[in-house]
Amino acid sequence: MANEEKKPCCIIVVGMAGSGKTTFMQQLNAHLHRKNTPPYVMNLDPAVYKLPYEANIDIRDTVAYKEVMKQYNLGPNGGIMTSLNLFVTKFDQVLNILEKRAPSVDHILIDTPGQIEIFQWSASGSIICDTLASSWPTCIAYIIDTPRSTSTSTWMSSMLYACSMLYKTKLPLILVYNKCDVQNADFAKEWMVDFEAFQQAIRKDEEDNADGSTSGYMSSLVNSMSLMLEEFYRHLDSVQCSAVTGEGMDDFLEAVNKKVEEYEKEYKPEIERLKKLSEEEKEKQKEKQLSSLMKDMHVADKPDPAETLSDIEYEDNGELVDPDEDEGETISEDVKNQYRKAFNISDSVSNEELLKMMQS
Ligand SMILES: Nc1nc2c(ncn2[C@@H]2O[C@H](COP(=O)(O)OP(=O)(O)OP(=O)(O)O)[C@@H](O)[C@H]2O)c(=O)[nH]1
Repeated sequence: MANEEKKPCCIIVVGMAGSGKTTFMQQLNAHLHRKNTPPYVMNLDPAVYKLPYEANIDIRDTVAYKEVMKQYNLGPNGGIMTSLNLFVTKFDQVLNILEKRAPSVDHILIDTPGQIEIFQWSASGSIICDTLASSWPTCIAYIIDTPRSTSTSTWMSSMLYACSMLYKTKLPLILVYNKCDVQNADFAKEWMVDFEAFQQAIRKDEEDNADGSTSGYMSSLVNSMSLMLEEFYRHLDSVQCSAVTGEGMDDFLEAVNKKVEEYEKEYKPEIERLKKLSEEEKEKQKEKQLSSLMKDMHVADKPDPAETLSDIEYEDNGELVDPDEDEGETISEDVKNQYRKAFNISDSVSNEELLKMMQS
């Protein structure tokens, strides 16, 4: 549709410490500037000392990480986690800013803390991912340090982490084999599609590590895990690039476009379904709470509490009138006389006492 508002894609950059996230952000930012499509950039790493790119939104402007460590008596990781949690309390303001800027950009880039598990396992990480994904197409760029992943066991650990990231965020994921200026990632791409090639690499690792660091048990475990991960690989896009030389940036952007389509086709309907479910759940919860409140007020069988309340009236002197008391007063003299006759009650019994007897 011609009038439809432009939707940028949010790219959340995650990866192990030192994998090259920040350098990748810098290179991607520069690459998009060169293409005259400058992105909107957000830094969520409170502990980074110096950023090699200019961030439009920087967590360090909102939270003083060292002060948080001091005041809450925390170590470095606890400090990062608490800083993120504090920042998330202001995320509605961030969202307001993003909403204003979104129509004028194609990409929103988000750099995350070096310690991947902090972002992955903290409540704030989930809130950030879910909030962004419910507003714009969002994908995860999982940065891999390729030269450090040439051994089968290190590579397998990295894949398991990527798989858990996909499982936790439920967002489209791109594997980015970084540092390919130092080490080409063809070996890893082959391992992902050719189980035989991977088994051969395991055997080679075993021979090379004759000191026992790759035991028979380990290789059989790695074998089984790789079978389990086959399904995971099938849904992934992987690219190789160098955050230093800029090689592979266009391939990455192509993979992002594919993920946007995937998001629209598969993830968005699921996100909307979950949203609807949670709204229905909230509505049910509300009704449940209201009905238990009504029960507490003993009005469970009177659906409209307003009717019950309107029964209460005030006399001219401002005193409350009990409707039940009123009912007693409506018994006619005729009925009272018949009752006296039927039960042989003398006239000396007052009307008040008679009423009590009738009610009992
Ligand atoms: N040769 C080469 N070096 C790279 C590449 N990308 C990053 N590096 C280097 O890897 C080191 C770590 O890079 P960073 O960008 O700081 O990595 P990071 O993942 O942001 O690090 P933390 O946030 O501290 O976890 C730096 O010395 C970079 O220069 C690359 O593509 N090629």
